Amino acid sequence: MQASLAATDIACRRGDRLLFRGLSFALGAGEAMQVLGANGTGKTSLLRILAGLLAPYAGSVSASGLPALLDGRLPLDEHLPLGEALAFWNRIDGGAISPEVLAMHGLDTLLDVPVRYLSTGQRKRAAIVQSNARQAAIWLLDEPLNGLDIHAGERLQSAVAHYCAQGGIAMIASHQPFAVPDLQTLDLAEFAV
Ligand SMILES: Nc1ncnc2c1ncn2[C@@H]1O[C@H](COP(=O)(O)OP(=O)(O)OP(=O)(O)O)[C@@H](O)[C@H]1O
Repeated sequence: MQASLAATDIACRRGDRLLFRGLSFALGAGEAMQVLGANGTGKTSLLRILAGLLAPYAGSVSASGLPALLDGRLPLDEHLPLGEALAFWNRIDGGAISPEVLAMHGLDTLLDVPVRYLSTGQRKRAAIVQSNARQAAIWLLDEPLNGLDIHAGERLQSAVAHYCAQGGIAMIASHQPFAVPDLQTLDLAEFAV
């Protein structure tokens, strides 16, 4: 089945505030979109709605393919060495992470380090590698460049471009420019209430 992700006329309410409404888009396999908007306009909330973690106040979301949300939280056991923490999920998901991928993201030398000792950028890179291994069809990336150095940021942008070239869908909430071919944009200011 080909991946797809669409939102139809969705509205988002947090607390007693309506953040945006009337938001629609449709992405097919291989497409990438950057979500723009000032602090507090609802970028994170939109990604959580698309991930199925938050119900839209109005409208609907339809997706085919497994979504993976990458935000500041790392879905790995803090007490395990990185290699074992990744292996735990690989056993559950039936995924695998090649030595080449670990080396590409600079994680090959950190496999013995407990997850809780990893730096911000190392944690983010581990989350990216783990999402990749899950073979999720839709990547929802919340400020993915935060905490990454220039080289890690470039590697991430290449990884997203590669992922889309293979048919994946990427939705990127970021204040920073993100270099992916044919990147579409969605400006939340246009849907603000
Ligand atoms: N659980 C909640 N209850 C009430 N209000 C919330 C809740 N979570 C977030 N908000 C509010 O919703 C608004 C949008 O938050 P959100 O994190 O989606 O914005 P954002 O565009 O991602 O912001 P930033 O650019 O700062 O990351 C903010 O005003 C925030 O305070």
